[in-house]
Amino acid sequence: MHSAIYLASNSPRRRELLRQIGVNFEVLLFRGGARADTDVDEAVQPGEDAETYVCRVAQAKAAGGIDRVLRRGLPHRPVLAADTTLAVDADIVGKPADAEDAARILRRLSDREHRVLTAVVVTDGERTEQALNISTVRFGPLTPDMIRRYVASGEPMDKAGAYGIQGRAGAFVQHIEGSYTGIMGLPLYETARVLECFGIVPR
Ligand SMILES: Cc1cn([C@H]2C[C@H](O)[C@@H](COP(=O)(O)OP(=O)(O)OP(=O)(O)O)O2)c(=O)[nH]c1=O
Repeated sequence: MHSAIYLASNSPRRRELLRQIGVNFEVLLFRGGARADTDVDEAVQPGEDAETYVCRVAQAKAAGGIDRVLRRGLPHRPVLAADTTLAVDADIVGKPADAEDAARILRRLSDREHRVLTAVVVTDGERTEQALNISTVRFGPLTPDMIRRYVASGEPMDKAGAYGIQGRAGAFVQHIEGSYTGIMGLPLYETARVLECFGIVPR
């Protein structure tokens, strides 16, 4: 059974989520990872808002992926990529740089709402389709001790906003409005709709 698409992502969560809806995929591997991070400028541009930013980065990941498929003469299939970021007030919050940064981000998320944005993009090189999921998450109050223990667990380090709702930080989340899978990094409703545009229906 051949794969329906390539998944241009290093994220184990995205693989798990895509598997959950029965889409047959192959991870696009190169240079030891699924994507060369140098391909995509993940720096926020001056004046760029969170919506524009997350869509631009997801589009660049997908474009880098299809480019590789074409240049390497791999079997031609659509490429799916995604990007997740947080919006806190007017600020865009990505992955923490280090443990101290993770603690600072978590202090900022304590006892309030923030938005989690995930853009999903599918391209076959000629046609590109995308969807954007925006969810609102409310954290309860986080004590310094809770933050210290969570940072020490190592969980925040590779995650936008320094937390994973699917892990220990599930205990911080008082309320969500939107998509749980979107907050985890791949909104499955939107993903299925975008894939349908390419005639890809989960089995
Ligand atoms: C908010 C949140 C983020 N995350 C993760 C999802 C993403 O993997 C990560 C955001 O980083 P991204 O830059 O979106 O993705 P990535 O670098 O991990 O993977 P890719 O190769 O596809 O670019 O944060 C969670 O797992 N749970 C959460 O609750």
